[in-house]
Amino acid sequence: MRRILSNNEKNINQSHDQPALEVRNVSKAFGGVNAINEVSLVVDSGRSGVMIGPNGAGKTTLFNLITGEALLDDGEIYIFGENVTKAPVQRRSELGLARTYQISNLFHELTVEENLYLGLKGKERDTKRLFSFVIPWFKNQERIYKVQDVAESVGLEQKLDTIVSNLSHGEQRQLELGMALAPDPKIVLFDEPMAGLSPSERSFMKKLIGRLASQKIILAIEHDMDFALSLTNHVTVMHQGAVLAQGTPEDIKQNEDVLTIYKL
Ligand SMILES: Nc1ncnc2c1ncn2[C@@H]1O[C@H](COP(=O)(O)OP(=O)(O)OP(=O)(O)O)[C@@H](O)[C@H]1O
Repeated sequence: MRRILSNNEKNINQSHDQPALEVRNVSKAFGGVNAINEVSLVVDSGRSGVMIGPNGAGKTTLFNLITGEALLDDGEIYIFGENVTKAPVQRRSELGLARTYQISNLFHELTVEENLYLGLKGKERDTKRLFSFVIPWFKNQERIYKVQDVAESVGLEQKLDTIVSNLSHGEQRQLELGMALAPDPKIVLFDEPMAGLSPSERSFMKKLIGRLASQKIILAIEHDMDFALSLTNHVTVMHQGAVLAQGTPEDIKQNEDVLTIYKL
């Protein structure tokens, strides 16, 4: 396999002095609901984190604020030291941020290969749809290799010509991962990557994400507690829009507040 991740590994090492991601006292309300209330979070360069918490804790909203898909009411967000609080989605992805979604973000009528070209382009969804018409002109040898590498890295190298709607649910989730990885991001936010997968698909996805965690800076929202706590040493627990606890998996397993909300 060609080494698509080498630039990224280099970048991670180069940026050790700055946190990869910093969320400072961020708040966001929807009408009367305080979805996020003065949340602070640091993801250092060269390491990954995982975020757990019950339904409605504010995890996806926090992801939307980090990517710029939703605007915060208060606080600041930094990516590799750059203040991106008011920056558009595109600037944040130029700095190396990518994400996956709970709800499928794929183009179901296009092939795996075409979707990956759109991922490579790294634009917002509406722009991508327009861009799909010019894929034949966008292709060059370097991009063809790149798409093949990404497909291989998510286990879809045999499915490049398959129309997405003919993929299994697990393969679609793998492709979503590939879409996020295509622009060679430095930080990847995973929103419940295991949701809806069968046991065998889960085990494949766990291996994929486990491998990625050693190559990229990952922040994952995950409900599978065992997997979440095995992924990284840095765990954040959210509850009712706030950070309830932060620490190692051992700290979290023994934290009384966490045990209470999970009724363990
Ligand atoms: N666009 C929106 N409009 C109104 N309320 C919203 C919106 N998005 C989120 N909320 C509310 O904000 C709170 C946090 O929701 P969020 O989806 O971020 O939680 P979550 O921790 O990701 O939950 P889950 O694990 O179920 O995905 C919830 O009370 C939710 O109803």
